[in-house]
Amino acid sequence: MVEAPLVPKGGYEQYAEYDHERYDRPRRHTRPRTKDRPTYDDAVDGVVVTVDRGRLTTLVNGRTVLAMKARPLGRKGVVVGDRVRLVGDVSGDEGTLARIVEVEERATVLRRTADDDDPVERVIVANADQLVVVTALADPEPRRRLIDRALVAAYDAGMEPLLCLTKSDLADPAGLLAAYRPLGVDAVVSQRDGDLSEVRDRLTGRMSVLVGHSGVGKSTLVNGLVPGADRAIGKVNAVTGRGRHTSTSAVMLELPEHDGATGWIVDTPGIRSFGLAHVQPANLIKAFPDLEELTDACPRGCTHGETEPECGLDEAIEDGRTEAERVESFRRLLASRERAEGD
Ligand SMILES: Nc1nc2c(ncn2[C@@H]2O[C@H](COP(=O)(O)OP(=O)(O)OP(=O)(O)O)[C@@H](O)[C@H]2O)c(=O)[nH]1
Repeated sequence: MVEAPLVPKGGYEQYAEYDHERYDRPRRHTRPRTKDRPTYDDAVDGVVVTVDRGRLTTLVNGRTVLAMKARPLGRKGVVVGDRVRLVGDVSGDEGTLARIVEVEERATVLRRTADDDDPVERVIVANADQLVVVTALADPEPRRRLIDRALVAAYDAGMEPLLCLTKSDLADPAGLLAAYRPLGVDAVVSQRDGDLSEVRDRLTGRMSVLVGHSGVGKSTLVNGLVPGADRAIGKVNAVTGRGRHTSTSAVMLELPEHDGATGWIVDTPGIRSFGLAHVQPANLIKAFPDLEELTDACPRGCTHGETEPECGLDEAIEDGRTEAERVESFRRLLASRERAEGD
């Protein structure tokens, strides 16, 4: 019988980057049993604020710490908003790189399908509880179908939606507000250099993701909300050491204190639209419990859409248990899910 060599080919240096493997693994080429895995008692908590390919910027006790995924995480994705545990050099000093060894269970995930006909889902942001759909009242004109699709993404992710209507110096928000009132979507109105306290009220004490297509004034809003955001974004770039423009990746920023509390926003220049092929009608209606309870008598497989025969929602409108406007608005969301982006 040939004995397995005690030292792997290439020596232990090949594992130097993953020192827990170097010290904790038995000296053979088999995977360690679960009980042999390191427990990371010395790991510290952090949150991921931006991801640039393999490099993740985290915040650990207020320090910015650059990190990479450790091997035990395998192919598991780590995204902005993830709460993680880190080991190694967590000083945040220049030139240091910590390792992320654990990702905490996510409270929410905002995901998109790359395209409507592409079943691959991508998680974009973890643990956010509010999706802020930033829409200009004019220049560019509001695109309701895009708003509807963003709302669908929010409801599907279990996030509360908020409409943020910008450029209120250019047009009256009344029409748009009326269109979303039957759904019960909250809205705030803002304008450049205007008073942002109403917006701050809605963002304080929670983690919000901001989405909006080009030109709606989202950057203007973020700079207004987080003085020095430009500097912070510049800093992230400096840390990653790459010249790439940060507007291609999501960045999480802490809001200044407001009424004694802060909040977090995730600016997502990358998401301008949502592929929604993964969204199930049964999941969407859960966001409207009053409507969901009217669907108990629906035939099996009913999607509650406009053309469904014998949908409980139609019966409920007829006998006055719900408002037609609310059902129509819900069905508009359902339909927006099914149509392609370019319509
Ligand atoms: N009239 C008016 N213009 C505004 C307002 N807010 C922003 N703008 C202008 O709208 C344009 C687009 O604003 P940005 O903040 O760059 O918009 P954005 O959504 O970040 O767009 P991208 O940078 O393309 O992603 C700029 O010329 C702003 O000065 C506003 O309240 N009123």
